[in-house]
Amino acid sequence: MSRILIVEDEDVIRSALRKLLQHNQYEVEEADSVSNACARYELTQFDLIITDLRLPDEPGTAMIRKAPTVPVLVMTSYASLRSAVDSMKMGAVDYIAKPFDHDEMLAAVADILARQPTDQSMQGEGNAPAAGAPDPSQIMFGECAAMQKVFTLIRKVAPTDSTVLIQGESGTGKELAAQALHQLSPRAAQPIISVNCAAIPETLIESELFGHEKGAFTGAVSVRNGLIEAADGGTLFLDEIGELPAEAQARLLRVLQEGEIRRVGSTQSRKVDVRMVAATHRNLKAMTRTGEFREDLFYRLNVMQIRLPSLNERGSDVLGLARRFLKRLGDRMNKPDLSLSPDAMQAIERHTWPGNVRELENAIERAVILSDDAVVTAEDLNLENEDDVDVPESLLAENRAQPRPAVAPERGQDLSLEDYFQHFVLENEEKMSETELAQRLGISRKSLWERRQRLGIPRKKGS
Ligand SMILES: Nc1ncnc2c1ncn2[C@@H]1O[C@H](COP(=O)(O)OP(=O)(O)OP(=O)(O)O)[C@@H](O)[C@H]1O
Repeated sequence: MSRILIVEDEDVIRSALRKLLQHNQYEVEEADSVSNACARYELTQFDLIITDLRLPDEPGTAMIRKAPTVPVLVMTSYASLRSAVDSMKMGAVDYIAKPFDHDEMLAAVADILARQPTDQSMQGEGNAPAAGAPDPSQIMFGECAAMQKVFTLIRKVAPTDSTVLIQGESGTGKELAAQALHQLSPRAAQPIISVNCAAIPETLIESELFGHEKGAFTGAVSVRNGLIEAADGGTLFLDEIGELPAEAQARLLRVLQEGEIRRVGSTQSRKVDVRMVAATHRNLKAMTRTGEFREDLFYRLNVMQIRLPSLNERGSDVLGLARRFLKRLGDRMNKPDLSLSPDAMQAIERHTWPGNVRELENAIERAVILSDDAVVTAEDLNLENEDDVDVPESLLAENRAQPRPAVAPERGQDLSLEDYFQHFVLENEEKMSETELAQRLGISRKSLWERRQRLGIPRKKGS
């Protein structure tokens, strides 16, 4: 069982996080400051340290120095995203912005633990690379021809500085592919900064990406570096690039053309050395025809294109992935040696997986929790009735092959979660910001955005 140390001075957050992790079969210890953590525990015995950034004595980033062999996940408020980026530069493995939803935290924890060198669970027999040499197959699984083509492209493109556009439906592994491109590149020792263009408020995106001068706008009380500068020497991953507003598109084009950025409110440019990787589930080319996306930017980004196949194009990989998730999640939840019954395998092969690999991962997690013995059955997977279960919204794709009705048929008078969500958003979107809406719904801004896309109620421009 993985051991996690939480360092957080706010009792409520610390105990909620402890319960969440314990509920998910992790062994958890806690401390309210860096000095207490060091005094009470042998830090090397932990598999992961989750720390708040602001603590009463030393900042949470001190844990990176004090436990150099243990991965440190930093929690920060959205307002201090910059310090999160700095924490990454200091060696934190990841950061998570508060308020985070449970799924987001669990996914980050699982991801970090899976990346540990001792965990070979995602490597398939015959799919492992030569020892020591980084390979895409160490980072993501794929044995089918379509994924082998993706890996070949990644191997070829990664060592170059070319801009890459990754396309694929939601949950197909675009972010993992970006990680692979970075880790296989000569920039691997430098940071990769991931920005979800859809999750940052439109009014803030330019200053977040490009930085701003003091007094550039109300609230710009001091000079701030942008995320592009933070990625200097490394890779900038722009997820959901199709959501970038027009003005930011123009600025980004300049960065790509001239290798220079200009902070908001500044007349001076500065050189940056950043490799850009962008991803989208949308058809950017079609968006250029409707004027939603700049054509010149599209061509600049589309130097190399990697298309991730949807899960139902991957043949027997679906079972290969299911087995690997079963092993990893089973180990994590203290249920080792789980296997799939024949009817579970059939159900997995028959399902259309509109939410792709993410949906499969979540379905297996649910089944591991529900299974009573060593064999996971089709009933544990419950794929036929998926719409009736409390499924995390992040699990469902925006662009399904066959859209499902928002209200499941014959569900009686009860409001489904989706109905509730839709009512709540439509009733409150005029008076609340996206951040407030997300907070009231108890989900992340990214989840709010994803659900809006899926339910066909996108955010109105300028709100
Ligand atoms: N080939 C793969 N092997 C192992 N895990 C994978 C693979 N592809 C995706 N996953 C897992 O599926 C989940 C979704 O992947 P990821 O976030 O990279 O998808 P995405 O295409 O970027 O999604 P979105 O468009 O919604 O941001 C993650 O937990 C990731 O680790």
